[in-house]
Amino acid sequence: MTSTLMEGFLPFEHEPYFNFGLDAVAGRQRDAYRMVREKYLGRAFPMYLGGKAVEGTATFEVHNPADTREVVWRFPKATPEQLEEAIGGAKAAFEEWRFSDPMQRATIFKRAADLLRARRLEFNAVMGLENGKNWAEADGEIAECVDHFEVFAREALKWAQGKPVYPMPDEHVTMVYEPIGVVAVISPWNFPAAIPLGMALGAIAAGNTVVWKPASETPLSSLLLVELLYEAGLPRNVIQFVTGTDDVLGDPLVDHRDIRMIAFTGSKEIGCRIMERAAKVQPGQKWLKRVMAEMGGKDPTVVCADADLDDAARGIVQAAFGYAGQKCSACSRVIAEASVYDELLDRVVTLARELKVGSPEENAPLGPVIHEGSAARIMDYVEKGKGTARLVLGGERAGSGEREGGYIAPTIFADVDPRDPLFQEEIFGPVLSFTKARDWRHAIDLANDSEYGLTAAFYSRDPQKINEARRLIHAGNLYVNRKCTGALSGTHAFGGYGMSGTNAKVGGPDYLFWFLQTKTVAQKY
Ligand SMILES: NC(=O)c1ccc[n+]([C@@H]2O[C@H](COP(=O)([O-])OP(=O)(O)OC[C@H]3O[C@@H](n4cnc5c(N)ncnc54)[C@H](O)[C@@H]3O)[C@@H](O)[C@H]2O)c1
Ligand SMILES: N[C@@H](CCC=O)C(=O)O
Repeated sequence: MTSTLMEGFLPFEHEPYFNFGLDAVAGRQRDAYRMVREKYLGRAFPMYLGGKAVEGTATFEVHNPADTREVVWRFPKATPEQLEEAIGGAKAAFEEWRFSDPMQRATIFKRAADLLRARRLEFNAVMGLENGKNWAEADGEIAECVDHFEVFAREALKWAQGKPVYPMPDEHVTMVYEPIGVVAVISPWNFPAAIPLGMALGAIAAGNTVVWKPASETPLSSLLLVELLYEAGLPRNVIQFVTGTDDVLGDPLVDHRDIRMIAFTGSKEIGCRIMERAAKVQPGQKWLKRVMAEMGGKDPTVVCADADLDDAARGIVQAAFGYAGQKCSACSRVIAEASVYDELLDRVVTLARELKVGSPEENAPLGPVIHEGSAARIMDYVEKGKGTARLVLGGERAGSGEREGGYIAPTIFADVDPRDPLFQEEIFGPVLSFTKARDWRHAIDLANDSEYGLTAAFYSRDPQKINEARRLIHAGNLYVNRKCTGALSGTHAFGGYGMSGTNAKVGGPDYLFWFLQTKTVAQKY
């Protein structure tokens, strides 16, 4: 039955991006910004508890990174009692949702995909105003959300079929997958739509319920998706949406005995903390908590002497400076063979120098980092780097007219020692390091000289070298002759090795297994 229904879907196709090079499309994006400013600016938004919109007595402000003096909207600060209500609501809703028809789940996701298609430019503008993505970066993420809806619709049906086992002559044996309970979804600000959506859809597609806690820098990108799911027919209790401060929604949410699983994406520091705290069995807790923790990266691009250097330079610049380097997948280390090192460095510097710094709302190629705290942390790396490596570009704050924001010039250091923090630590900003390798094998060793293992790119035309790279590079996502950012849901299952996390592989064919438990039923004939 289910497989027939699945066959009823049209073949999956990735959502195409908007072409903002066309005046008409660019005009529509500008209109969407105007509309979002008129419709949302200055508003106080609610949380959703027990299916009801709840205003907070205390609220916090969300600032526009392009000019941090501008408060774009406000959200409630949940109280401990409201967190309790959210978890209780999700627990109660699980008793019904766990038995919901997978086809119902798939249908809701398909409807949500259509609703989102019609509002993509609006969602792009909301994201631009709260996390500083330019048009193309925001569009890439919202298109990924449409893909997630389509992919998870299919995954819900696929996993509902169970799996065949080897038969017995005198028993009927089945193996089926069942949901596990209440999943806490905790997400970062840099992908405020696609990342929490991926985790939440994984949970819901499997029949679980969700307490969704967005990053406080970017709650509206998340809230609009929750409301879209409600509009598509999701019973409102299935997602509880809570906003507020980490003292109320961090440890207390993770520690709560009624939470069955924590699906987290964010920093290594918080991911490790969650892993440790979730290991403790709380009084009255009847399971071992499951933790998905997808964390940071220090992603290398290896360039061999035989590579197409123009192609490599373009890929490096896009992956290092797209969204000001604030992606877990961003290229932050280039490791090039000595014979092409200087030439590649020249080409990368030339391209990076052309990047105009400015406002994401006006679609500048290089926007601000998320806030002043982040800018100060990044500049600390840069100042220290000036004493340990050769600065070849940038190395300073950049102006953007009258605006006040975390604008930083694209920065490149050459001759970075592998023991340098520039080479080892996640900086999460527009800062790129170049390191020279003796030969391509040495370059692979250097690429692997990291506690992280999220993405990597490898440029060569030689099939033997490519083969070795495929075998040896320690990364969850290895890209050959292309940039190391831009995984597509359904195709590039995403998640890293080592301290990049639990390798959950969102958007991949095994992802739903994270949210399920397996039941074998053997019935004697
Ligand atoms: N591997 C991936 O797929 C991936 C994707 C995007 C971002 N990231 C990583 O995320 C980081 C940037 O995001 P960030 O600054 O928002 O990360 P962060 O770890 O500071 O925060 C992430 C989330 O955790 C919450 N949080 C804070 N303290 C908590 C606690 N004690 N318990 C539970 N939750 C708590 C925050 O409020 C936020 O919602 C980078 O390291 C980046 O590499 C990883
Ligand atoms: N999935 C995104 C990265 C998300 C992390 O920040 C990419 O593939 O570039």
